[in-house]
Amino acid sequence: MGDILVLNSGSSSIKFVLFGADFTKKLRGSAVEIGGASALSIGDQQDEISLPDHVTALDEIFRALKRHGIDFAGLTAAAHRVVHGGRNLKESQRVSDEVLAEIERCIPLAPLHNPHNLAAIHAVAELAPDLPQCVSFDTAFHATNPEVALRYALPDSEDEKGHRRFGFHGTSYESLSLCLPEISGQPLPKRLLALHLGNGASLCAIKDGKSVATTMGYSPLEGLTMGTRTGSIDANLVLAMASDLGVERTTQILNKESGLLGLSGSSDMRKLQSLGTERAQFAVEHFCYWAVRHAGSMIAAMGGLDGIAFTGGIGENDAKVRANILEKLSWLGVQLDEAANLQGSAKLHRDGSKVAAWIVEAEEERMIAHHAQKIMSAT
Ligand SMILES: Nc1ncnc2c1ncn2[C@@H]1O[C@H](COP(=O)(O)OP(=O)(O)O)[C@@H](O)[C@H]1O
Ligand SMILES: CC(=O)OP(=O)(O)O
Ligand SMILES: [Mg+2]
Repeated sequence: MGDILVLNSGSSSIKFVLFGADFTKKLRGSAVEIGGASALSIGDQQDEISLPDHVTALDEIFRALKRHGIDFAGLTAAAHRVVHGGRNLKESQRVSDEVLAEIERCIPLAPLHNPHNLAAIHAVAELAPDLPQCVSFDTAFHATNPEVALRYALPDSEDEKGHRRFGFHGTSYESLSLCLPEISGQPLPKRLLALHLGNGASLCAIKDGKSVATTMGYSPLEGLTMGTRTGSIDANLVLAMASDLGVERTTQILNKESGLLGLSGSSDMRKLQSLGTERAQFAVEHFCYWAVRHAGSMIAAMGGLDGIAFTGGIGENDAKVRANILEKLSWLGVQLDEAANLQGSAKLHRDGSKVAAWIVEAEEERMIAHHAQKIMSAT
């Protein structure tokens, strides 16, 4: 088994890692804050560079990969994160024409992700047409949710069309469940609230290592206030907006112009924290308040709480957001170690805290590489 190149296109970033056969990271890089204060990093080198959109970012990443002499034809596989595969695609698998067609069909369900996931697959195919490519879906980890959690209270005829809840960030949650025991030196907490807080943000109730509930639903729009997405919103209001503005404009507003951006003028949490204006503070408070409101729902679905884990760009790096959320959850028995939080230590709770709290780095790329290696060794 040789090297595997993993590409992870998120809504504001594209991350890549070249893994050796033993999962050592041979080269890693990312394009972050695409469309904003963007930067490109490859290995140790980081440059502020204008990346107005994902197309430009992907182009820059491929140019950098070529500069680093990556021989695409010599890889074992390229593996990609795909956010939405709908009802038919859940398991990690090899890319085929049918798989590509299905991912394309799901673009309206994940307009901020699937087009970029597809673009990465096509870009690799152009460089190395014979290279096997694999895909891992964000939805897979949530297949263990009970039917009562996956079903909207819609008639059967709608449910049968796939108008149901799927959940996302599954690769991140799967990786978090495997990594947390290594970090803590303890078994995974029985009832774990996982918070993936990035440009897209969601929560997952993980009970006995399995997802039993999550805040995102049919698409990555539902749930928390996000960088540019509203989060949960009354469907009748969506209908009112669609009849007023049309479906296309409403889709644009709900997915790309709302959330932190709509509330404050910026989708970038780091920027909002440094601005500190009243509007910026309100947007941050909205983000934390709704994360906590939804956390209540996740905790109820698990019948209690033993541990909390933060991941994603905000979850891993923003001490103020973590402190705000944990303060609002302190009634559940979590005691924050303020100094550890400010330092960004993995262990965030004080000794004796009834509920443990941790930071876990989102390792979606490593998880996707594991999936790809499994697929390739079975073929
Ligand atoms: N040091 C930091 N402090 C606060 N927020 C940060 C920091 N670093 C990154 N972020 C925020 O993380 C978010 C991006 O998260 P990320 O998980 O990389 O995004 P994506 O959802 O595109 O994968 C942005 O809002 C960014 O401002
Ligand atoms: C599903 C999703 O929202 O992904 P991301 O956070 O990478 O945008
Ligand atoms: Mg992401």
